[in-house]
Amino acid sequence: MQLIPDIPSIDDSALAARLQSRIDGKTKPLGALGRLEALALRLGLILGTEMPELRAPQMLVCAADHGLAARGVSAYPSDVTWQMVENFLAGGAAVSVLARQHGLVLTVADCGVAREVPARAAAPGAPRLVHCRVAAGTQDASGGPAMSAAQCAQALQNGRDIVRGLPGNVLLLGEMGIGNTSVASLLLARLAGVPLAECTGAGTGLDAAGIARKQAVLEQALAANAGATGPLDALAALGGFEVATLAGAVLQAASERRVIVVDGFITSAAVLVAARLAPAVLERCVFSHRSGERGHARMLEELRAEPLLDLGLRLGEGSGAALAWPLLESACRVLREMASFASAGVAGPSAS
Ligand SMILES: O=C(O)c1ccc[n+]([C@@H]2O[C@H](COP(=O)([O-])O)[C@@H](O)[C@H]2O)c1
Ligand SMILES: Cc1cc2nc[nH]c2cc1C
Repeated sequence: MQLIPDIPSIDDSALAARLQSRIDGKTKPLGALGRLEALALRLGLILGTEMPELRAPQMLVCAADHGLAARGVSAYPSDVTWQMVENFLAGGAAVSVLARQHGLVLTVADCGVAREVPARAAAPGAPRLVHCRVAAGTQDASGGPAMSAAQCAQALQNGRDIVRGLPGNVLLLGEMGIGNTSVASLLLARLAGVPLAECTGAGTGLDAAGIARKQAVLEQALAANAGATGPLDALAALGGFEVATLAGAVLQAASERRVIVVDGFITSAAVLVAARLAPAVLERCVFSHRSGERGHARMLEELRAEPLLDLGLRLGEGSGAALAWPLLESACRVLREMASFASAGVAGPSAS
């Protein structure tokens, strides 16, 4: 099977016109549901129907460790990655709570956590652990490629395989990996040509001096991988196993015409890579929020994305995607269940 699936454009102007007229015919002043209307249109286009219904939403949280973390680019030690994976599975993390609240089925993937997360049987309805470890963390990208081309291809394929086995028609993206804001910054800098100073932020909480040190390390990583300019080369040289697995998951979900709900800075970086490989993936994406992390606003511009929420979140894990989820459900319900002026016998606008 080819590593990158063919992803055709789904922009269908006839269906878009039918959806718009259905939205305009609902019992409300024209445009009065604001951006929920554009969301409803997008969901109808992705699912290819005037009556979109979201089924069995799946939250996929990909976790891995990063050689770069040894260079002091994060406010927390790498051990927090496996500790948080355990917390996701035990039900105590933010994403665990929000997934439970909203009925999102949580799958946690160990894509290459330094300390292997032991396999276990999940109770029915409890979060599931998937082992798709490429290695125990990447190499330090400030000294050369973070992963080999073969490892990168393996992680992409793992993401595709995970999504292929999931039910439903919606994929929500989350991640965990100490050091992975550095990966996202590097991919934005390399793939979009944005100066590192505009891509580098506090992550888990560095102060100004810490951010300056982080930026210097990231400059070294770009220099050490100067030849890695294409999306796959850049992903292998600068990326993390969780980001590559997520990029594969995005490609597979798009090829199956699932709705993809993007979280913060790191999952957006995975989407950036996927979009460079197959631009039509963006037609299937809903961007849940604008993260407080420096670089995310610029990343969203690059992706021509207008996120739903702006709550100053900078957690990752899929927390923003889970918080935005009810808006997607509401947008579909409005399309399916709201009366039209004709069906409810409500008068339309007065002639002016
Ligand atoms: O999603 C975001 O926008 C986001 C912004 C800042 C930090 N994070 C989370 O924090 C971790 C990465 O931060 P750092 O400082 O270790 O690079 C990783 O586990 C992410 O889930 C996530
Ligand atoms: C505690 C903690 C929780 C997280 N969740 C996602 N990234 C994280 C980083 C830290 C440090």
